[in-house]
Formats: sequence, C-alpha cells, structure tokens
Amino acid sequence: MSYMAKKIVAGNWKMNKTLDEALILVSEVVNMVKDEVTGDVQVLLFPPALYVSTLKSYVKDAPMVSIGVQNIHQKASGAFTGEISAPMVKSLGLSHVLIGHSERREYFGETNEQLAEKVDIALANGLTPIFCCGESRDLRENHDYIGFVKNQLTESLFHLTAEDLRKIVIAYEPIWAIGTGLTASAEQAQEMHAALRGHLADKYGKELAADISILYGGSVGAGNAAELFAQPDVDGGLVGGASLKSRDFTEIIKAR
Ligand SMILES: O=C[C@H](O)COP(=O)(O)O
Repeated sequence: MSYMAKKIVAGNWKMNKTLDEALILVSEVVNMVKDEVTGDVQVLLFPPALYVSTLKSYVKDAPMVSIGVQNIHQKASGAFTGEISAPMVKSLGLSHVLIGHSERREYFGETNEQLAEKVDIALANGLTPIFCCGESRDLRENHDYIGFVKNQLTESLFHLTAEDLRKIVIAYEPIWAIGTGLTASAEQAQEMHAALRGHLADKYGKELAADISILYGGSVGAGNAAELFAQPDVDGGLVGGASLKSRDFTEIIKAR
C-alpha cells in the first residue's frame, strides 16, 4: 500500500461578499475549474455560513469542488445564540469545516482545549476538519516557534485514535503572513511542514503521517503558489484574499 497526501486548495472567503457577489464568484470558480483544471486536486470553498445552502447547488456539477463552513460550535445543539453546529452542517450534506483559524483564536479566544472539542464533534458528525495552526511574529522572532506549533497539534489532536487522525487535514498559517502580503518563503514553509509531519510521525507512525495533507496559508497568490506547492511537505494551500478573485484562485489551483 502506498501512502500519499491528497492535494488540496481551499479558499477561505472569511467575512466577505454579499449574496450576489458570492453567486458570481462561485459560478466563475466552478466554470474555470471545469474548463482549466485537470488532475487530482480537491478544491474547497469556505464562504460565509449564511450562503452555503445556496452555493452548494452551484458546485454539484463540479465533482472537484466542495463547500464547507469556517467554524462550528463544540456542542451539538443548545442555547448558543448565533452559533452553528456540526449536526447542522452535516444535515446540509457538507463535508468540511475549518477549525482553529488564527482569527478565531485571536478575536474569539478559542483555546487548544476548545478546539480539541470542535475536532471531536466534527469527526463524530462525519465532517473533515481543516485544523489550522501557526505562530505569531513575536514567537517566530523570539521563541521556539516550531515547538509552539507542534504543541497546538499535541493539545488539539493527539487525543485522537490513528483512525480519526487520518481524517484530519492540517493548515499551517503563520499569523505574520496572513493578509499581510508577507509570505513565508518556500524554505520557511517546508521547515515547518516537515517538522509537523515529523511530529505526527513520532506519535502515529511515518506511514500515517505521510498520508496527512498539510496545507500552507498566508498570502498565497498566483505568483508564489507554484514555489510553495513544490515543497515536498506542502500538499496545497489555504487561501484567503486571493480566493476572492476567481482568476487568481484558479491560477493557484493550477499551480498545485
Ligand atoms: O485562511 C486563510 C488565511 O488566513 C490566509 O489569508 P491570506 O491568503 O489573505 O493571507
């Protein structure tokens, strides 16, 4: 049996686009992907949750493209005004959820412990978590930044069985590179991705670690995607700003 991490390019639209704008963007992306993208790549779109039901019908003829949500609550249901749950996402027939994006950690106080619960409820509902991790600029410049990010995995994922860990996708996003135009160099990305894969291997074995997709995020654009994706431990990207432009996003997908 050979092991190989799946190639994935994901677009996180964050809190952007009106419904009309979202419909145009999804239509353009689907058409460009159908016309121009060949080969084995999974394309994931994470629009605002309000739109996922509507947008889902737009991707049904593009098997390469799936829609997911940017966040879920760690409980299945209850008095949590404004939140959405994993069973709700499952009931829409969606398959993927971002968990632990640095903006959720920073602005909404999400902790490694809480994210472990989110991972659990996602898996319990058959959803694939895209687990986000990454260090701040201060950590990178003054501390053990690799140890910090490894610890994010340890505290939020290492309670999982090997069978469940296999269902996780990891997205490494250095906070200092998000939305700043400051991309990690290909070498910086590779260094961290290799360290994270090694960390997974130490706990779960090399074969399983080789099978886990580790995406890079942080100012990925049409101009730098190919170099980043060419790194041996970079299995694709989690794209923010450039995923809001269909042409740029398609070029990134083609660079995988
Ligand atoms: O989820 C996506 C990341 O936060 C990257 O955002 P960015 O591509 O705008 O830097």
